Amino acid sequence: MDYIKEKIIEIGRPKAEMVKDLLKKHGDDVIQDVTLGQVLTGMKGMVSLLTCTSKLDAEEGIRFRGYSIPQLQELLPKVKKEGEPLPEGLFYLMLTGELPTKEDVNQISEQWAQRSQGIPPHVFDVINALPKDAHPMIQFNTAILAMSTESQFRKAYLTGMDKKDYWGPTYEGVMDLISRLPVIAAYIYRRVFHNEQYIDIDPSHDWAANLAHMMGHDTEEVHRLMRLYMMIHADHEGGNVSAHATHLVGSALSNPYYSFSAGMNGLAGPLHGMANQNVMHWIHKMMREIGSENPTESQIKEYAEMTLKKGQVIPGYGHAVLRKTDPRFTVQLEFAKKYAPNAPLIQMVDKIYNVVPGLLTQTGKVKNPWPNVDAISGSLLSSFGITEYPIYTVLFGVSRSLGVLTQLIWDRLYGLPIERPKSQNLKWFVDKVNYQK
Ligand SMILES: CC(=O)SCCNC(=O)CCNC(=O)[C@H](O)C(C)(C)COP(=O)(O)OP(=O)(O)OC[C@H]1O[C@@H](n2cnc3c(N)ncnc32)[C@H](O)[C@@H]1OP(=O)(O)O
Ligand SMILES: O=C([O-])CC(=O)C(=O)O
Repeated sequence: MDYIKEKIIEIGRPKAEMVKDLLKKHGDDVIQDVTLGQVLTGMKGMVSLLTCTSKLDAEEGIRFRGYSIPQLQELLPKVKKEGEPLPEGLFYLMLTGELPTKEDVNQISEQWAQRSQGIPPHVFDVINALPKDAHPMIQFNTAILAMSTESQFRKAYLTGMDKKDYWGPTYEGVMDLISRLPVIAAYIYRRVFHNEQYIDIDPSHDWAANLAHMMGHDTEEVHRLMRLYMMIHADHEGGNVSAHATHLVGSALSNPYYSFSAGMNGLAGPLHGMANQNVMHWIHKMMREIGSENPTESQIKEYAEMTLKKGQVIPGYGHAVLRKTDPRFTVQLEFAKKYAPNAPLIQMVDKIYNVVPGLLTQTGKVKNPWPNVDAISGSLLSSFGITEYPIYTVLFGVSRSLGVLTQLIWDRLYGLPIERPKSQNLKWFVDKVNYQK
C-alpha cells in the first residue's frame, strides 16, 4: 500500500474513534447560542462544521494545521533555498497534520505527475465541444464533471464496501483529481488564449511548475510565483463557499469529482473566487474611463466613490470573517516588491490600498474595509506575463483542490453523516422573536 495511505490509517483511525466517542458522550452538550441575526446574515460565526485542514482567525488570517503562511515559507520543503515552498508539502501537512520531509514531497510530485497522465480522451472532447468564448470556469467545471467517469469511489460503493473504508477510494479519486487539474487548466488556457498550441506535461517538474510550464510560462520566476499562488489559495477553513459546497455535496456520498465541481461552481461567484478577475476588470475599466494608465490617488478615490454610489461592491475588499488586511494579500505584495518592484499594476494596487479602506469605513456598514487575497493576485500574475484574466479563477480552483479535497478524505475518515440543517419560513422567525412592526 502507498505509504501515505498507511500514514492516514495510523493517524486517522484513532481520530475517527474519538469523533464517535465525543458524539456518544457529549452529543447533547450546548456549544453555542444562535441569534436570528446569524441566520439572516449567512450563518456568520455559527460553529457548525468540523474541519481540520486549516483555521481562520479574524485578525491574524489563515493557519494551516496551526502554521501561518510566513512560518510555512520557512518550514516547508522547497526546490531552492531562497524560493517558495512546494504546494505538495502543504497538501501533506493538511492531510497528515505533520510537516513533510523533502522525500515526502518528492514522492507526491512524482505520484501526481504519473497520475496526471490518466485523463480519458472524452474529457478533452467535452471541452472542445464548448465554444471557445465560454468562460474558462464553465470549461473547467465541465471537464471536472466529465472526469467523474473515472471515479473509483462510485465503483467501490457499488461493490458494497464497508463504510468505514470509504475514505480509501475517496483518497484515490482525490489524488487523481488533484494531479489532473493543472493539465485541464493549462489545456483550457492554451485553447482559449494561445491558439490551441498545447504543451505536454514535463514529469520532471513539480506540480505548480508543471502548471506554469504547460501554460507556456516556463521560467524560474513564474514557477516560483505559481508555487506561491498555489500555496496561499489552497484552503480557508471549512465555511467559505467552495469548501462548504464541496463538503456538503460530499456528505451525500457524491464522489470527489461531483463534490469538487460543486465547490468550483461556488468559487465562480463574483463575491468569492471570481473577485480576482473582477478586480482586474474594475482596474482596467477605471483606467479606460479616466483615460490614463497611471491615475492619481484622488482619481482612484473618485472612481471608487462612483462604484459605491452605483450600489456595487469594490472587488478585492472586505471579507466575511477577516477584520484586518488578509495576510495572503501581504505575502503577495512582499513577493511583488521583491521580484517586480517597478510593475505598474503593483503600484496601482498600492494606490488603491491607500484610498479604498477609508472610503469603505466611511460607509459605516462594511465590517472589514481591508483588502483580501483577490485585491492583488491578478495584478501579480499580470506583472509576470499571465495577463489573460478570465483564467485567474481557474488557477484559484486548482489551488483550492488541495484543501477542500483533503478535507473530503477526512470527512469520510470521520464517517461524517449527510448534512441536513433545519430551515423555517418567515412566520416562524417572526413568531419566535415576537416581532412587532
Ligand atoms: C477569496 C474570497 O472569497 S475573498 C472575498 C472576495 N470577494 C470580494 O472581494 C467582493 C467584494 N467584497 C464583498 O462583496 C464582501 O466584503 C464579502 C462578500 C467578501 C463579504 O460579505 P459580508 O460578510 O456580507 O460583508 P459585510 O458584513 O461587511 O457587508 C455589510 C455591507 O457592506 C457591503 N460591503 C462589503 N464589502 C464591500 C465592498 N468591498 N464594497 C462595497 N460594499 C461592501 C455589503 O455588500 C453589505 O452591504 P448591504 O448591507 O447594503 O447589503
Ligand atoms: O473565507 C472566505 O469566506 C473566503 C476566502 O477568503 C477564501 O475562501 O479564500
